[in-house]
Order: sequence, then C-alpha cells, then structure tokens
Amino acid sequence: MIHLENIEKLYRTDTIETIALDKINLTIEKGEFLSVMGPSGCGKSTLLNIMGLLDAPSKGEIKIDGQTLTHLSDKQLARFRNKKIGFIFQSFHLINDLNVLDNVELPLLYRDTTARERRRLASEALEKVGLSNRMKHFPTQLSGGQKQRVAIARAIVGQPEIILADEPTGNLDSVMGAEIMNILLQLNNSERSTIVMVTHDELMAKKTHRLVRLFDGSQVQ
Ligand SMILES: Nc1ncnc2c1ncn2[C@@H]1O[C@H](COP(=O)(O)OP(=O)(O)OP(=O)(O)O)[C@@H](O)[C@H]1O
Repeated sequence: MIHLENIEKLYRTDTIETIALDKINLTIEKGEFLSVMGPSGCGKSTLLNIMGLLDAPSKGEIKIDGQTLTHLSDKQLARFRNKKIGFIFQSFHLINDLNVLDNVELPLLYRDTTARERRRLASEALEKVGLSNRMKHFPTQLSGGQKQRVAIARAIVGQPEIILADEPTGNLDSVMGAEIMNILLQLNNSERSTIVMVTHDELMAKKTHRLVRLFDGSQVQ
C-alpha cells in the first residue's frame, strides 16, 4: 500500500545541515496498523509528512497503491492526498470559527459533492466517533478528547484508505487517550483503514500490528 524506498530528507539552514531521515526503506501493507516511536527530533513527523505527501523527500521514492508519487506536481499531489489520506494531529487543528459539522465537512469542499451529501457524510463520520450530539457546538465548547474525535471524523469523512496520526493522544489524559486509541483500532478493524501513528506511548504502540523505531533519522527496529 505505502512503499518508501531509500528515503532521505535533508534540512539546510545557513549554519547547519540536518539529516532528518537517512535511507528509510519501509513497506506498509493495506489494513496494517503501524506505530512509529523514537526520541524527540529523530524524524518521526518528517517521516509522516513525507508519507502524507505534505513534504517532499530530498532523495528516494514513495509509492502508494503502486503509483510512484515523487514526480507529481503540487496540484496532482493535493488531489491524490485529498482522496486517499486523512490526517490527525496532536493539537487537533480544528477551525474555531466553524462548528463541529462544518469542520468535519471541510475536506469534502475540495470534491465534487453536493451540500446535502456533505452533510450526510459528515453526520455519519461524527456518528462513528460518538459525537452526533455535538454537531452544532464550536471547538472551544469541547473537551480535548472530543476535539480529537472531531478531528478523527474530519480525517475519515472522505473515506480515505490511509490515516496518518501524529501523536493523536499526546495532548490527552490517559482515559481520553485510550478512547481515541479504541476509535483508531476500530477503524482499522472494521473499515480496514491502513493507519500509521507516531506515539511516545509504549502501551499504545503494543496494541498496533508493528512498531518501527527511529533514531537520528535511521530505522533501528
Ligand atoms: N523545517 C525544518 N528546517 C530545519 N530543520 C528541521 C525542519 N523540520 C525538522 N527539522 C529537523 O529535523 C529533525 C527531525 O524533526 P522531526 O520533527 O521529524 O522530529 P520528531 O521525531 O517528530 O520530533 P518530536 O518527537 O520532538 O516531535 C530535527 O532535528 C529537526 O530539528
């Protein structure tokens, strides 16, 4: 499903060059739930951003579903990303001026969907995360766990095959964190979503199919 071949990422500033990723080779199968761990600065977010086509590698190739994506234009990448990939971030990234339903509908605005269909899909996604009763609330009226559930609904509303989650439980207490983890496990189980999750939590990682550890930009496990 996702295939990374010899991926390297270099960041250059005036004074320093950082090798954020060094020759990463990784294949993630359809329906797999993979976690990525490692110390701060080891390249976890960079890896996720490259898999999610938000950032380009300095070297190497990415294939998703057999399609090589390294040479597509920004517009083609955006279209591919919108259709195939849902993102979940540690700090939720919700828009505070929009209510819950409108936040969840956002990814569908870039598609050819009617307003009625958008509403139906967003309501369905909110039902899956158990938030049907909060559709008209605004993000500031929600708890952290509820905000993350809205973010998950937004990530899955377009029915992407891949979900990329960057420390999705990092800002939550253990009870809310476990709730979010259960929702991700359920999506992986019942919808066969392929999930890659960055986490600092060994217990969460243990619940996934496979763990990849990074250290200084290299894969060590
Ligand atoms: N835009 C950038 N410009 C320069 N260096 C960068 C940039 N983004 C990341 N880096 C460097 O690349 C390395 C990897 O960063 P990355 O954010 O991927 O680490 P991480 O493992 O996700 O860390 P954390 O757990 O703290 O979020 C770090 O040394 C970081 O300083």
